[in-house]
Amino acid sequence: MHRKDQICHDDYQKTASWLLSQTQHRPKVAIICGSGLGMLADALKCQDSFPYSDIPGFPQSTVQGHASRLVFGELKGKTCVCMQGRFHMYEGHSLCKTTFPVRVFKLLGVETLIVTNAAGSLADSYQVGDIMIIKDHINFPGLAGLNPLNGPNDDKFGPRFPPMSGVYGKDLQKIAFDLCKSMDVSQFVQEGVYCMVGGPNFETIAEARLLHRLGVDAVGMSTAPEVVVATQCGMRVFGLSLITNKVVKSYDDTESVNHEAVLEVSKLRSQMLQTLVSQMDINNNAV
Ligand SMILES: O=P(O)(O)O[C@H]1O[C@H](CO)[C@@H](O)[C@H]1O
Ligand SMILES: Nc1nc2[nH]cnc2c(=O)[nH]1
Repeated sequence: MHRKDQICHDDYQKTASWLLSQTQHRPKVAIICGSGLGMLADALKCQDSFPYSDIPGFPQSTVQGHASRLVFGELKGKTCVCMQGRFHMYEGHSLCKTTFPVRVFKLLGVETLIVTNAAGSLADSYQVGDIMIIKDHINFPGLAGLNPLNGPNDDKFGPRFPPMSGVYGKDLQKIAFDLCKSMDVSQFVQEGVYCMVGGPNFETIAEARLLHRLGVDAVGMSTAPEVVVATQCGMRVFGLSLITNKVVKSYDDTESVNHEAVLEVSKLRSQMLQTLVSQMDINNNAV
């Protein structure tokens, strides 16, 4: 029996079949664009694009900086599908809804998921504008029982108890590092742990200090549920956080963050992120 907000295999399949009937593209790579990072999709050649409102079963994005379009196209010889706009738990979507596209991508034949996000830094050495290659995540809502895999398990998508160690593929991280070196941008590139919190408010100073002590390098309000669902169904995952602000950790600090500032930094750095993602040789399996 399914709960009201449960989504069954047929629902994912209906959306996937509709998309396959509308485009000739057969993507192997999916890219999820974070806040203000939608221009990553602009690099795709031979585009077919669909507003989320036209796609049967697709949720709608309600956040400024998320355009609500699914774009198919070619990137460096790879067929990709790119979400210009993701869904967040704080928008009121169930976690099954926020991650709905990931399972649809699986049914389209996608093997690799690239997630991007805007995030605040806790690590003292990070600067605004840095790019963090995600080496692991802490899924706070997940640890508290808010997990997209809750409910009856659909074995067609993967096991009931999927392991989450080694989620972010080392091979893809190495490819990204090497590419950053060759692009001469290594000085802006970090490697660290992303933490998802529920939001939508930004952190209090006490919360920021807690996250810092826990070893979190960057914090945001997305990504982990998408990565959990992708990992369960066997996709390779690569993640990038754009550091849009430093999280305030001192009571003496008078600065405070806002979404407009996050979007402003995303705009400034999205070109570098686009070059990085579009040049990545996903098919290169060298570790
Ligand atoms: O994670 P993405 O979608 O990049 O967005 C980040 O930016 C927004 C806050 O400015 C939050 O939604 C946070 O999660
Ligand atoms: N939670 C959280 N999400 C963000 N997204 C962008 N910056 C931040 C931040 O400082 N905190």
